[in-house]
Amino acid sequence: MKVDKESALAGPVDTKPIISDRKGSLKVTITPAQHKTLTHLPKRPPVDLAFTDLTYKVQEGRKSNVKTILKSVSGRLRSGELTAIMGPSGAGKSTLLNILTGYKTSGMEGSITVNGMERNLSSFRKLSCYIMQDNQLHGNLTVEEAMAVATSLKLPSVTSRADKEEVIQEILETLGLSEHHKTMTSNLSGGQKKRLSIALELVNNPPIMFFDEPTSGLDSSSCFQCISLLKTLARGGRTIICTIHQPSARLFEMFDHLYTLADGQCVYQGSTGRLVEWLGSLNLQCPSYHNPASFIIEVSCGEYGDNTGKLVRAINNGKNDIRNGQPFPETTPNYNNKKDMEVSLNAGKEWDKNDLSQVQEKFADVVNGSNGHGNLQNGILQYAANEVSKGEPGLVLQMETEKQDNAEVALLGTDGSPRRYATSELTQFWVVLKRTLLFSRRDWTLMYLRLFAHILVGFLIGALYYDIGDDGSKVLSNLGFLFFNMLFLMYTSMTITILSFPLEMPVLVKEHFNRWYSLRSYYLAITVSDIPFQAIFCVIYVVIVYLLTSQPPVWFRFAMFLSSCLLISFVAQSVGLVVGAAMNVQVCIDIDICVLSIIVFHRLLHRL
Ligand SMILES: Nc1ncnc2c1ncn2[C@@H]1O[C@H](COP(=O)(O)OP(=O)(O)OP(=O)(O)O)[C@@H](O)[C@H]1O
Repeated sequence: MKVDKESALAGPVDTKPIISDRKGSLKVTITPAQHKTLTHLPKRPPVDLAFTDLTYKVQEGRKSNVKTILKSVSGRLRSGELTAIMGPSGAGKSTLLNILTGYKTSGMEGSITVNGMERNLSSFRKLSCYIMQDNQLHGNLTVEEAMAVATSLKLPSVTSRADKEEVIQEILETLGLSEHHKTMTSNLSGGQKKRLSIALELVNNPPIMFFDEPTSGLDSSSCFQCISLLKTLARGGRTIICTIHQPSARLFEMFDHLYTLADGQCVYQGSTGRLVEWLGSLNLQCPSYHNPASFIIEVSCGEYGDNTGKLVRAINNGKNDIRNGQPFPETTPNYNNKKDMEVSLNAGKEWDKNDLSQVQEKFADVVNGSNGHGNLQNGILQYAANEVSKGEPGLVLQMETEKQDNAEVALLGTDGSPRRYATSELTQFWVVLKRTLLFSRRDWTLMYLRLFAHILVGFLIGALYYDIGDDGSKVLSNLGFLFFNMLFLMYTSMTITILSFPLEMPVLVKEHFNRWYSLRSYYLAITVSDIPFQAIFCVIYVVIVYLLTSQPPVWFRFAMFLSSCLLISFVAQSVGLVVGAAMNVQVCIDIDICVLSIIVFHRLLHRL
């Protein structure tokens, strides 16, 4: 496995106060904790994500009724930074996150770039992970087992077992879960579940991680731990983006970058530390001892008057970025024409990686010298030409090359291969099959119920059509028996999948979206895993009804009857999956009741 010894994940620094003397002077010693490092993760490029003039529209009701949720917002999310997307409820935070992750694609206009190149969604999804609000975990696995599944699916098959185990151990230790490695995920606390969700996705070291409300449902201490962890991940060079409602002042300070939305527009983009100063410069004074996070939300909600327009203009709907150590941008940029503005923005994308201020200083002279009207494009070109003519690879070219490399890696995917998934479909099938069989082994309740239903209905139908098989005058009864038989087998097979699959869907969506496995592998695995059970239940049922209804004791006839019953139940199971995937549990239950009503109705008709 390709490992990056330098991709260190610096752990949070623990401070340990030691009180030496209760009566006399208090002596406090602060002992920094050992820095935790993740040394076994695959090497990944840093990823900067930028979006320009992003608009998202949805159609409501009639065709003409179009609602604009995001209104031409722009922004830039850098590697090595922890970014918070904030805003009042309904401002469009989740929508923006869903678009940036690639979870929503239709109805979107504008451009999204990865390291300066147009985003290739398929490759981007290999580079990123999306951790949704409700921890979508399988409750029937231990922490260790869940991690083993993740490593088997997310690391290339060539990775040795020992390497995988080291990755698991290292991540669990770093995330403080090693003590709980034998605990069932359903028994973990909310904070531990959140950490496990992160641990599962960290396995392939995605350089860009999205979190939807990572602190929801956590107490203040767990919130702090969670954000500390995200900050630590960001410090390791990753781009960490999360939506958050209203963090406490303590949590707010931990974010490097803030992107605030109000009514689908950007009202602030920049470092959290400069928010109050920036708002002050726009005559919006944050009261002393007031949480800046609450203040910007209150301002966005209109509690201090209608300032949204002013803020949006000042920040140029996300095109301006308030960076530490840099002067505030002009509130109304005065570009010569649209092209100049685009060049200026693109220049910002390329230049302000780490030390933009230095670079800006360097070429400011050239810009002014070459074109008194501030045409940045000429300035940049001239600066680059000067650097090249000096015989040195200039900073521009160096950075371009570095970006280019990253962009190439971004296009190829995580491990430099253009493949969609880290493992082959056969491996995916095998891992998901083993996991599904483990679930069945852990929870026999459903199996017992299915067995009981097949035996009970077998005896009921047997009693209803008792001894009809040999009687030539009861051909119609035989026909009824066959029809009822088919309905029952269809009903039981469909019901199981219709009712259980919607519960599984959120985990499937998360895992498939995060490129753990293909839908084909998943479908094959869960279908194959149920075949033996369905076959056994079907055989038991068929033996009961065949004997009770006195069908001809000929092996060939029995085999034909059994085969058709097996086929009916397998087909019904697939239909159940389709219905379960397409509809929610409520609709599924309604469909189930409809099928049951048809059976009862048929019986009544038959009796009449
Ligand atoms: N498919 C849709 N059809 C109609 N309106 C939608 C759709 N999706 C989102 N919206 C609307 O877009 C707005 C933004 O929704 P979004 O979920 O992004 O808000 P949010 O900022 O995440 O809110 P919250 O903090 O309450 O979760 C809301 O007014 C919502 O009703």
